[in-house]
Amino acid sequence: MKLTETVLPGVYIVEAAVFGDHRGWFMETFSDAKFREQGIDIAFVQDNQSYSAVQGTLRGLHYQLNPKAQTKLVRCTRGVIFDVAVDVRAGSPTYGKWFGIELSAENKKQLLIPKGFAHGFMTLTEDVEVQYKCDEPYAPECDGGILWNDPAIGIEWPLHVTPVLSGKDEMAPLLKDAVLNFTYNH
Ligand SMILES: Cc1cn([C@H]2C[C@H](O)[C@@H](COP(=O)(O)OP(=O)(O)O[C@H]3O[C@H](C)C(=O)[C@H](O)[C@H]3O)O2)c(=O)[nH]c1=O
Repeated sequence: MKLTETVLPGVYIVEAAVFGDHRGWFMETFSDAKFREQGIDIAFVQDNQSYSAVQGTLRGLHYQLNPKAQTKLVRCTRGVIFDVAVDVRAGSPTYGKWFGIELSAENKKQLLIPKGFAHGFMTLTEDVEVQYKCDEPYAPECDGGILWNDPAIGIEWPLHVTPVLSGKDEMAPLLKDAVLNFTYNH
């Protein structure tokens, strides 16, 4: 299981070994032991799955506030998404910076997004399924969001379309107005 740190320290691309044979393939999508071997110790407690029918659906940018902040391990098991993490930790050298990557059923890549980062994705195909592990349970009272196209963040979403959004995401605040309680610890 290969973990590659991105331009956002703490955000990793995760590539599991894929064992192919005449029937198809097998992979360990998460391994606590393999993460620990690389100094990453996360106790996931909840698995999520979402389905988005339409190309250009955008879910995000979301986070849960402390004390229920979530680390997420995200993968796309049908179709293709552009997955994005944004650093929202006060005092971080990469505060307000984003990283995005194509995750797909085909490339089998995953993105590990630590606490203190907002997360969102845009579907690049129809019929998209996304699955992700979280290390804190759902806590709606700690729900937070930032507007997907905040110019201060400047995410370069691949599809130049008006995305399909939830009402909540349509009305999300700009980063400067968002409720945040994350601090950067060196
Ligand atoms: C996140 C979550 C939601 N729900 C319920 C609440 C709503 O009735 C319904 C849809 O929730 P929401 O519109 O927040 O779902 P998404 O827009 O896909 O939000 C998620 O997508 C972005 C990309 C994320 O990173 C977060 O995990 C999460 O915010 O599921 C639950 O029951 N448990 C949960 O953990």
